[in-house]
Amino acid sequence: MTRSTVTTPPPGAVPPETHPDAPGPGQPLGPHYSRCFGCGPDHPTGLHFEASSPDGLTVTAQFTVGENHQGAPGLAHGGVLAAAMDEALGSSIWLLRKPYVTGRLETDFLRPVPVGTRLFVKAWCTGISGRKAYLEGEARMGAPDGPVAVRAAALFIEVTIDHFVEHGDVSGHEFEVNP
Ligand SMILES: CCCCCCCC/C=C\CCCCCCCC(=O)SCCNC(=O)CCNC(=O)[C@H](O)C(C)(C)COP(=O)(O)OP(=O)(O)OC[C@H]1O[C@@H](n2cnc3c(N)ncnc32)[C@H](O)[C@@H]1OP(=O)(O)O
Repeated sequence: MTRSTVTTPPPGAVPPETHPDAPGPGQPLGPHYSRCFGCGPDHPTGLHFEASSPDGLTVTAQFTVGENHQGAPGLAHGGVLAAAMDEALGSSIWLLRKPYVTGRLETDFLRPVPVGTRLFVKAWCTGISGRKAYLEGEARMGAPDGPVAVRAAALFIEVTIDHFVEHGDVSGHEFEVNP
């Protein structure tokens, strides 16, 4: 994909290591927050991701592009597709059981995606350097080996839990960070 040096692991970056608490193959990841736009089952118009990890490092997820995800009539909005990539990349780095946020997200849109399409999304980490994690992902149409619709590369930055407490509204909200 076309990407910048910002999302390319620098020399000395190390590969990610599977966390002992990472879910086993085929075990659903579950939502990290019930109202998350990407994975939350209680979000009325969200993507309702169904995600798992074959190896404790890669995330594979599926969702269907719906009426509420349109840009042009009958076609997925690019921003919604970027959100789907962000969700998959964010879920894959959470497999390491450290909190990260997206610093930079790059996307290549290769094909229009009609409403009703089942998208098969995959995300993985290409390297870690200090607080920086380098990630890549792709979304394929109709099947895990279908045509690629979107490719993404990203830089995620490690934060502390205080990031969410300080900037978000965690009081009275049920965070369901997946086990
Ligand atoms: C009780 C709650 C518990 C919750 C637990 C969560 C579990 C989650 C589980 C599952 C997740 C599922 C998926 C979720 C959704 C996907 C993730 C998102 O969408 S996150 C939302 C969007 N992103 C933001 O809102 C970030 C906003 N930005 C910031 O907060 C700051 O800018 C932050 C933290 C990214 C960096 O700020 P600094 O002050 O900590 O650090 P500085 O020094 O600025 O940056 C560190 C290094 O990174 C580089 N950097 C930072 N941003 C960069 C950028 N955009 N491009 C290039 N480099 C960047 C800097 O140049 C610096 O590099 P040098 O150390 O000097 O080499």
